[in-house]
Amino acid sequence: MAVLAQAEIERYAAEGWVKPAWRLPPERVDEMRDALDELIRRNPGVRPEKLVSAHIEGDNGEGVHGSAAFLELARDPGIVELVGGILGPDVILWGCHVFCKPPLEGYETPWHQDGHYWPIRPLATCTVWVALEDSKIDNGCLRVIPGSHRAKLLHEHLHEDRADLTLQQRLAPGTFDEYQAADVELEAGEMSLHDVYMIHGARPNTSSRRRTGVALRYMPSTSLFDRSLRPVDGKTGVAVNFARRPLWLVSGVDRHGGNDFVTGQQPR
Ligand SMILES: O=C(O)CCC(=O)C(=O)O
Ligand SMILES: [Fe+2]
Repeated sequence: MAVLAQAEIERYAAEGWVKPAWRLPPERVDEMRDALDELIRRNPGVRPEKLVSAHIEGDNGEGVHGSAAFLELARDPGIVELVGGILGPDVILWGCHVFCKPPLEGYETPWHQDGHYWPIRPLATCTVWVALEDSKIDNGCLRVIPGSHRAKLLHEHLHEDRADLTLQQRLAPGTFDEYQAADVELEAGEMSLHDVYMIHGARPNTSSRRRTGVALRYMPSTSLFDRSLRPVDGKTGVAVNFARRPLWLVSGVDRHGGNDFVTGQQPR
């Protein structure tokens, strides 16, 4: 069973992240790694750290040719069950970003808070970061500042005009203490969950091993995905189109009532 233990739920509440005991079976990891290789083949012009909306099959309108295999992963009953432990029964899948860092030259992810980028009000999201390969200190695993979500405040981010970053916004100096950072080391198939306000980043991958995480983004359906908002439009270094982004209700009902599940969906 994938249900989060009470201690895992409490850890997430206290620290803003948790690594659940549950993990993907090895055969699912193999399938997803094949899907990743195919995704990279489909997108020769896109940096593999910037495979945004990889779950939308075909030309996704955000510069990437995605694959339904990632949508299937996002709807995996085990993963949805884990998320339910954090968000409750009513859950909307609204995003998926593949952060694949090639060996030797994988981009750094600057320290940031996700909420800075997203048109969700009230702002809420639980990200499930699924490791498709071992993600360790040497190949640039995710790093987190435990407890940094608690104040529910977004700090100032500064734009950085550098090509070798996964995102071009970095938390302003002095907004947190990097010495507090914890390394989220994962084996292939393991995952971590993190809160929308929690400060995190990752070092460049200078190792000889690739490092890939699939970030699946879920919000409670009590919030609205507001297509009219454009936070940090055009300045992140990743092309996004929130106005056309499809939403999927993966569990329960739309409690807000105003979420639009039609826009962006492909005809069936
Ligand atoms: O994998 C990374 O380097 C960054 C991931 C991240 O920022 C996220 O999942 O929100
Ligand atoms: Fe992030």
